[in-house]
Amino acid sequence: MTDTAISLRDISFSYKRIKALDDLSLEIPCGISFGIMGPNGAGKTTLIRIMVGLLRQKSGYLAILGKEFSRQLEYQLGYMPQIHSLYTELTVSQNIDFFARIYGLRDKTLRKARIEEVIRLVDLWDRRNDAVMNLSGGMKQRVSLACAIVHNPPVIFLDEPTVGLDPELRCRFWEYFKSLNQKGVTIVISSHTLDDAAHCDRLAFLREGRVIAEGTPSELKAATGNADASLEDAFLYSIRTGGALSHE
Ligand SMILES: Nc1ncnc2c1ncn2[C@@H]1O[C@H](COP(=O)(O)OP(=O)(O)OP(=O)(O)O)[C@@H](O)[C@H]1O
Repeated sequence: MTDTAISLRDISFSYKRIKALDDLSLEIPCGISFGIMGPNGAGKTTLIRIMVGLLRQKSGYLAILGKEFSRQLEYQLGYMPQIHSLYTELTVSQNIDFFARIYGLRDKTLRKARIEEVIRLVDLWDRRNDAVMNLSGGMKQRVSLACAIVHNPPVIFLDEPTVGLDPELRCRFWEYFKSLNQKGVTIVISSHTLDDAAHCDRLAFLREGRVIAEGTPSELKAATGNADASLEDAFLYSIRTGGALSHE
């Protein structure tokens, strides 16, 4: 058993001439919410797609739960992409059932019970038989989350999961993420909202494919030397100083 959920060492990735990740290294401990923060184009989605095995790094080393990437490992990962990958003509239940089968929940009774559980969790029980195309944007986000967690994965990747959610729903998502952390589940979340950052146990600030600072929200704020600093100040400070806190 390892205390490190994810190790990334010197990861680089380019899309033809665009260098999206540049010798990026990170250690993500188990059982926490880890935020990957950064402006548009910083490399957040690329990094998540590498961690879930959808892209292969050009160089560097990646291990999840102490193992290098394999098909077997995929069943232990949950992934909520930035752009929904739902079948809009299928119902809420049918979509979640589809993902449950892909993730290997073969026992029909157990699968049915788990699908019911996650539908209730995302508060869509009354809409379970509606086609996804007839749901609001926030409801689709909730279905997408349910699909990512239906197989009870120990590591979950969420790419901008709170975009477009109203404040109450955003709060509910975070309550749920925290309850998963308490059960030992590791959550890696990408975002550019500082509201999400404040909920994370640790953060990495990314810029131009590099980690420019990494630490707890308090450490990152304290690094500015200003007792009243916000996370926004901390991010701007790390940009100016080139990331004094990263890999200390
Ligand atoms: N399929 C692609 N083909 C070519 N370039 C790409 C592709 N996907 C991303 N990029 C480029 O790679 C860089 C990193 O993009 P990425 O989507 O990882 O950033 P991001 O931090 O997730 O951005 P955002 O916050 O806007 O979602 C950007 O310069 C982007 O234009």
